Amino acid sequence: MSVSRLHLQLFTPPSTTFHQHTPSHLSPPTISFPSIRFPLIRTSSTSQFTTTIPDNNGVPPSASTSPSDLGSIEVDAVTETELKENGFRSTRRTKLVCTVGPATCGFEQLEALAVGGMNVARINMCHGTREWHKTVIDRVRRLNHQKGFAVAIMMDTEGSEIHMGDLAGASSAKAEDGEIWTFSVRAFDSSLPPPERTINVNYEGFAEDVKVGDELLVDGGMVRFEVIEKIGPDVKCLCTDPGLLLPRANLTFWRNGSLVRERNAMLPTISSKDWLDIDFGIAEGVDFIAISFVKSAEVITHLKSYIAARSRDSDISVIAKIESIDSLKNLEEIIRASDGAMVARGDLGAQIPLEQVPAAQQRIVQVCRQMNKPVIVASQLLESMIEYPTPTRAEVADVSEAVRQRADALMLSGESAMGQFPDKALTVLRSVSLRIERWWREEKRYEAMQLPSVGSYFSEKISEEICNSAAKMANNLEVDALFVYTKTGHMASLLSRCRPDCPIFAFTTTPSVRRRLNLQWGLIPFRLSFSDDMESNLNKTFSLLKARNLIKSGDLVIAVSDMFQSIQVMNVP
Ligand SMILES: Nc1ncnc2c1ncn2[C@@H]1O[C@H](COP(=O)(O)OP(=O)(O)O)[C@@H](O)[C@H]1O
Ligand SMILES: C=C(OP(=O)(O)O)C(=O)O
Ligand SMILES: [K+]
Ligand SMILES: [Mg+2]
Repeated sequence: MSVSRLHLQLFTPPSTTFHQHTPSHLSPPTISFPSIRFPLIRTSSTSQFTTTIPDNNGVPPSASTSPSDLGSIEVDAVTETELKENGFRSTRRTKLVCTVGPATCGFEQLEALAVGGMNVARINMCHGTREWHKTVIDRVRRLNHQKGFAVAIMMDTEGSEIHMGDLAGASSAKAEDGEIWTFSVRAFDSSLPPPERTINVNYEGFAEDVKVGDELLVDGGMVRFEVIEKIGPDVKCLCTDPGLLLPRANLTFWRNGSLVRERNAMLPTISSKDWLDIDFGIAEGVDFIAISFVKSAEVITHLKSYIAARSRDSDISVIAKIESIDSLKNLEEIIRASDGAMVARGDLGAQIPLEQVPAAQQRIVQVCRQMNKPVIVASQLLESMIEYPTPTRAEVADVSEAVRQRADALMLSGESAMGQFPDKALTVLRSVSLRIERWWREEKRYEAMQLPSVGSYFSEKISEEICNSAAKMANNLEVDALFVYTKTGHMASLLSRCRPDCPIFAFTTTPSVRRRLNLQWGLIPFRLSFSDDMESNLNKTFSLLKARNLIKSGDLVIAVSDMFQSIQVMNVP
């Protein structure tokens, strides 16, 4: 066991008006506090930092910077503009995920989303072909490369729950009240037009598992049928609630008011098709893989070791989608095993009574925060904007609630994938997030959330305490920004977990870590090569940021790093 030092370096300005940007020539002499010594179990985090040459993905187009240019700092143009125009305090803290579909897959459309604040692009393997998704991935990459964005890519698996087939290429089909439709597990000859009012079902045991009298719900009740007859592989159903059937819509069946989970409860979480999609995701180097219908922690652990074995130096994060009764039952252990979670309210609302979804959302967001895992609130946030250019008041209230709960990210599904107003929907998410975040800060509504220790080693606990204290100091001293120098992103996520008042500038050496940090609340990720000398890192950062007018003399910052167990408070010289 060796000894390390915790030093609080306080470069205190002369007055208490820190936030009024004291000019540098008024800066007082340095006051050094005595070092506090205590034993520390050293981990690899104390090892020497090396300069990482970024991959193409993180390289901005500017001619003045090259991948090996150690004197460069990379941040996307939108963040840069936002910082310059509105100042630190007004940057958006809540991150935005957009599902890419036919409405947004073009390069210009993707660029418009990135300019509009998209932090993560989600591709849903339920729809489209792998080639289609590859084109989208390539375009996002090109966008990052050419325009300096760090948009991350999330691949979402199809999962093996029961769903309808493709509707033979039709974008939708209308089921009217009183009509009889056939749900069948038969494979139809794709060269022939499909039989009328017939829907293919992907689950082989379907005809055996349902009973006459069961209720069949499409997309959790958007359309409702009653099972009236079973003929071999065909199940005849009477439409009792008319509506629009969409391709690959989810199906659930209910008996005496309860969800039936017969053999379909035994379906594997990751189907063989999902494994091929996962191989595709690994080969493409996506940043996140979201797993649909997670039931237990084992599947996450298994997938994580699969990924680790396939791509030794890859850092693909695994996001557990909480959208089933089982996932709620095993919530804590699933989240502990995952790198993040999604409140997938679409399917969740088809599996539990709708009135229970808000409480489930709150619980999932809270557990993720306590376990220091990013959480995305998804589905139907602005559903009406698929068709209309303005949201309903109720939708705005729903978005506000997710922001108020301080979820890391909000997600658009159909609104951006196939809606008529993807950019407007994103603007609504952005402006509601900004407004609610500001309101929260103005009202000083600090929630008294207990943040339990999440690390297993003593050194990890020290890091947590440092971040908790730094965030608290940042609030009390009303500093302009927290700076964190982090190789893996862990220290940055610990600061994010505290949800401080000021933005967190996260400096990291690798483009992939920079992209992944884009999902976490309040983090502004920069790519920067840095050394193990904090003093020189700070000086370098100050001069690079000042040169780009991103900070100015007198700004008050608190800096932490995962190289040293220290908190430094200082004015920008
Ligand atoms: N890659 C794609 N190709 C075609 N349509 C898509 C694609 N991704 C999404 N969509 C459309 O957008 C809708 C909403 O997307 P999403 O919520 O991800 O899927 P789902 O509704 O199946 O859960 C889908 O129902 C589908 O109509
Ligand atoms: C996000 C969800 O999953 P998907 O869109 O893949 O069904 C959901 O069910 O809310
Ligand atoms: K999916
Ligand atoms: Mg779902």
